Amino acid sequence: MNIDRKKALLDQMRGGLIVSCQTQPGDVIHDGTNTVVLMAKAAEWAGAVGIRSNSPEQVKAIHEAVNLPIIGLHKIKYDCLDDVIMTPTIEHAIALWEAGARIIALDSTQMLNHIGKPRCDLIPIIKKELPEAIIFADIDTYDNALHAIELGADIVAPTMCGYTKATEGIEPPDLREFARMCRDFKGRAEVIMEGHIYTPEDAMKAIYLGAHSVVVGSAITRPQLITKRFVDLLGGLQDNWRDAEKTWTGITTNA
Ligand SMILES: CC(=O)N[C@H](C=O)[C@@H](O)[C@H](O)[C@H](O)COP(=O)(O)O
Repeated sequence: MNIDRKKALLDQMRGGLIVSCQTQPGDVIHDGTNTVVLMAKAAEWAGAVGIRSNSPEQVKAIHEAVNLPIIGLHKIKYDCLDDVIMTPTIEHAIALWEAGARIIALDSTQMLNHIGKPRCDLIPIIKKELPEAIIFADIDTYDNALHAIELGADIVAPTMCGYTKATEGIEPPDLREFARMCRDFKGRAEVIMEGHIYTPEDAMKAIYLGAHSVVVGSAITRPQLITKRFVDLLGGLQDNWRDAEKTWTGITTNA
């Protein structure tokens, strides 16, 4: 992809919804690639402009089934680290590209990787080894977004906000910081909203603030979490109801 083709692909997705279709071993709905392919087909049917997908296996299956650009990442857990790294090495990036992802997403924070180097250091390596790929930097803070752009990222998104030490205690989405990124990075990189978007109205707010597009995952493709949100809320009400009932019937602990 030359620069014009990259720009055309990004323009084609502008203003739209990207659906993250991911399942991992251990998820109640994980079954290899069948579920994610069905979710991606549903997203395409509904008018999404792109898919975000984890692992070359799921990227390849989705690429064969739907006609939408794919943002590929590969979550890897190393024994020496507590957390999972999204696309830690150039080999992972190449495998995603070969599976059909034209946009490669990676952890672009300054946290250290499995060999003790800042994770964002992979950006220039991808740029050199996969010059055709569009680089999607998953960042946590404004400063790390800026750093990722300086290293050559085409896209930045606050995917990691709330998941790193630097953003501990922040309740994402941090729309104020997001607006600052959209304003300051205009013309240098695309800014995509990703992480903790639960309603169409929140997605719309991000677009009004200047987002190129919006990635939504859990609110669409994790039925177990959607269900849990209902159950937890009703569970709280059930407790209140039981307490109230005890008071009405006089069966309180003090009665
Ligand atoms: C932090 C991390 O590992 N994020 C992952 C990135 O691919 C996914 O698990 C998220 O679902 C995705 O970012 C979309 O976010 P949300 O599910 O909040 O809409």
